[in-house]
Amino acid sequence: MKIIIGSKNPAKIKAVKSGFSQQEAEFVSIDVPSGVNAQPFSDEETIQGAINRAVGALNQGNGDIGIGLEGGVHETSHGLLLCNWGALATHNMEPIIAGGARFLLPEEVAARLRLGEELGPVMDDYAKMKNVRKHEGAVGIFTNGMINRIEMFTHVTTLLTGQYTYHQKHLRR
Ligand SMILES: O=P(O)(O)OP(=O)(O)OP(=O)(O)OC[C@H]1O[C@@H](n2cnc3c(O)ncnc32)[C@H](O)[C@@H]1O
Ligand SMILES: [Mg+2]
Repeated sequence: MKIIIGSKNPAKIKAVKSGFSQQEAEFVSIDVPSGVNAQPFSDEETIQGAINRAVGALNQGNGDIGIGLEGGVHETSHGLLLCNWGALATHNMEPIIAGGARFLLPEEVAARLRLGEELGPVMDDYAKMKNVRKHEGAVGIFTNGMINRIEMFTHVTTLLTGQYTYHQKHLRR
């Protein structure tokens, strides 16, 4: 089985590899466009980014499964939520989607995103670190290291592979 990951971000690549650790698989990672804003601003847009990456990866990488993982934010009456979505695409079914961690961003960070900045550089600035998005992620910073971006996206990938195997067993037509 050849699995194409639609990103070169090492946190996402590690997450997909550990999410598929039960299967015998070959992994290829390619940078595919998300087709949405660099900073998606709703669940809907973040989901669409994940799907576009999964389908793009599957087609460009000539594989059996394409995986897209996308980080975004979602405005609520409580404040700005960080949201995370994943999609799994194959050649013979509609993409499967699954969501990951959601939590409120501090107002100081949220305000900068509303003014048009991207979370990646804002997090580096806020945490006084480099490449937060490739390592612990915002989730790692704001959970005091209890859950990092790799673990969070591993959970999303496992939700995808679990639904995929269920689909293969019960829903395949
Ligand atoms: O190379 P790609 O795959 O694009 O990886 P990315 O880190 O840019 O991740 P996304 O495009 O999925 O995320 C959209 C934006 O939100 C940022 N972002 C999302 N989740 C984050 C996190 O947990 N920590 C830091 N930045 C995050 C990210 O850097 C982008 O600016
Ligand atoms: Mg990005």
